[in-house]
Amino acid sequence: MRLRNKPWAVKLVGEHPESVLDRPDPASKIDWSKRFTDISRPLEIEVGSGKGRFITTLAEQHPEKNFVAVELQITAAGIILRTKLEKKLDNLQILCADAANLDSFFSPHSAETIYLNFSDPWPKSRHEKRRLTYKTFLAKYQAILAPHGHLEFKTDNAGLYAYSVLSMNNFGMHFDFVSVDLHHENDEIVTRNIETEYEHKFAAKGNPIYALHADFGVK
Ligand SMILES: C[S@@+](CC[C@H](N)C(=O)[O-])C[C@H]1O[C@@H](n2cnc3c(N)ncnc32)[C@H](O)[C@@H]1O
Repeated sequence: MRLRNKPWAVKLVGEHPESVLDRPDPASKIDWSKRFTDISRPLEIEVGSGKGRFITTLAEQHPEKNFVAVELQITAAGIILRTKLEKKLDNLQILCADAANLDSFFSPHSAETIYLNFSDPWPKSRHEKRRLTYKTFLAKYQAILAPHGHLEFKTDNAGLYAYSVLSMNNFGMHFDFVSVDLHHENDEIVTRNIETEYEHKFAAKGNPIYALHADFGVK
């Protein structure tokens, strides 16, 4: 998804360096303790947040945790920032950067959960390396997740789902939840689910939503 450039969003990002890290140099470490009021809280990361409906809702529901939205596009980062400021979400930081450098931005084993929601499918095989569930990305998630941490993935794209299950399995990951129709699971699962922008759009068209939770096993 490529968002049309919104000058207000770029301006807003520039005015709030305390909330958004705008394309930081991967060679310089980020001191997250200076960006969160309480660094001892569990850290959760969403990779490819888009306009941020999921991560801002989660941050609002869980003031006892810290959250980072990782998003490549500055316009999307500005839209997330606008919601963060409106809802006064002190526990949410925005990292405008390529997830390919994730292991430079976070300390080893510092995160509890990583969320991948409706990641770009990159259906052509020559673009496989760009998929956020390609093995090089999985290695980065493994490096920054705590030993008991896990990955949560949702998509409406059957091809990306099948690819991701295989890629994670080949990487030695373990699955503790899989669904090929998340919106028709039991009430507890459906009620707990937080819809993303894409999920809302595709579910409204009647598309099934695929989901999984996986971890890297005991390290
Ligand atoms: C299809 S959109 C989904 C947005 C949102 N998660 C949702 O479900 O509504 C994918 C998002 O991932 C972002 N993205 C893609 N590759 C990325 C990468 N390597 N690093 C960070 N963000 C990325 C895109 O800019 C886009 O906003």
